[in-house]
Amino acid sequence: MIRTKFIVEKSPPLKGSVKISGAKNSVLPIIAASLLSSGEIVLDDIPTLKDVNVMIELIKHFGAICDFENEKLKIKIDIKDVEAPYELVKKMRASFLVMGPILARLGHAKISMPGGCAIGSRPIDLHLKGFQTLGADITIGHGYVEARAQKLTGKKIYLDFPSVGATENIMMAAVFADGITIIENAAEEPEIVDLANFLNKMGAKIKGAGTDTIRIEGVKELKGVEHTVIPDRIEAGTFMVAAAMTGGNVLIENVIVDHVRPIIAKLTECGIKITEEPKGLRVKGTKNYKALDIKTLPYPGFPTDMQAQMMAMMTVAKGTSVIIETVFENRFMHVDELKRMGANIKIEGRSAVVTGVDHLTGAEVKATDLRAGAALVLAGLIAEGKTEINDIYHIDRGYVKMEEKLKNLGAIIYRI
Ligand SMILES: CC(=O)N[C@H]1[C@@H](OP(=O)(O)OP(=O)(O)OC[C@H]2O[C@@H](n3ccc(=O)[nH]c3=O)[C@H](O)[C@@H]2O)O[C@H](CO)[C@@H](O)[C@@H]1O
Ligand SMILES: C=C(OP(=O)(O)O)C(=O)O
Repeated sequence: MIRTKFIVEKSPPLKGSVKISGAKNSVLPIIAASLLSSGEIVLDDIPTLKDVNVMIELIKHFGAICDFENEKLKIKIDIKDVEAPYELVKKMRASFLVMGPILARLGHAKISMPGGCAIGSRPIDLHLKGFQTLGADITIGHGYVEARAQKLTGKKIYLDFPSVGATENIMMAAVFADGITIIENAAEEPEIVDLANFLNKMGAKIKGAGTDTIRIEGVKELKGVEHTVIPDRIEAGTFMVAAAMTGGNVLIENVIVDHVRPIIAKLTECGIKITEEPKGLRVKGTKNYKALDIKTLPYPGFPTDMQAQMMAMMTVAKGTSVIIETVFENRFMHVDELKRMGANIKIEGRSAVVTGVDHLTGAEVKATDLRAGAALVLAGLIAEGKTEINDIYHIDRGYVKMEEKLKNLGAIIYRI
């Protein structure tokens, strides 16, 4: 692996406009869902990300022919395998999303167990409970999960937690099931709606996506379609925070305002001015913003994927913030790195108490995961001197050319 890093220097207030890319967390399940059809799929606004390349590699392993150019991905699949090996699944947890489609299509899937990662142990019990309820036999052994079903039958499935991945995987597994499947306490994230819209265009009969109850009526087959994915609300949120904490004035283009309401609400609460314009959201920052209390929750609550970035912002807020992480049990790996930059943060269980300091100082730090890395970039923009961020391959998983987009806004950042 090539060891690249970001050097970030204290930057002037960010100015200009930035175009948000397609949503990583929509694209990944949608590419997996392409396995459900043998027709041609054309996907638009596909972000050029490491994770997207991993998912493309995975569906190619199953027999897909892919053509990915200029944010357009063409897929044609004649499935030749039911097994996803460890080498491919270990690169990205979202790889496990191929289980539902392969099981639905072939009645048999063998997928390597995804491991935990820096943000938590991340079990897959809810995915498996869903497949079992639909009639699949599940066996686990030698690091693999194997699911087999003569046929899947629609049933009622209650999720103990509104898991995004489990909702998506079960929704995909159920598209060809006999009868009607109802997922209760389903995740309501915009990416679930995007996936349902994509499947419905292909001929699926899914209702209720975006609410806590999703109804899937089984159909016989799905056809090829063209689909444009939604913009990435977390990338949008990250640039909104960058504009806010540098005291900048930035137009965020290609954002669905409803998807970032929880972020707008928090930024507004601490003193940032956000207005809707015909081309996007204008964020006008101030360097004198107030501390905030934040609790991460499933959508429409405050997204856990924005927790680290908001914490970076709160390190220099006026007052003390309490940030509670309820979605993942261990998503505070960025705290020690922010502390290396002078932040005053104390962790108590799932809460972080952040006492605003006068300023941060640049230091050598490392990205421990994707959003932790984004948080360090944000901190670097306001820290005195130079910040050197290692392990930025995590950042490349989920941000398209982050440094170039920031540079266009006047940030001092480069990749070495
Ligand atoms: C590719 C993708 O879309 N990733 C997103 C997705 O991850 P992902 O789909 O993995 O997240 P989930 O919503 O499934 O996980 C939420 C919580 O549920 C737990 N859980 C999940 C499944 C399960 O079978 N059992 C179980 O206990 C997890 O450990 C976690 O504590 O939603 C998360 C929550 O918004 C986001 O942070 C991720 O960016
Ligand atoms: C946690 C994230 O992604 P993943 O679920 O792919 O690890 C994220 O996007 O912040």
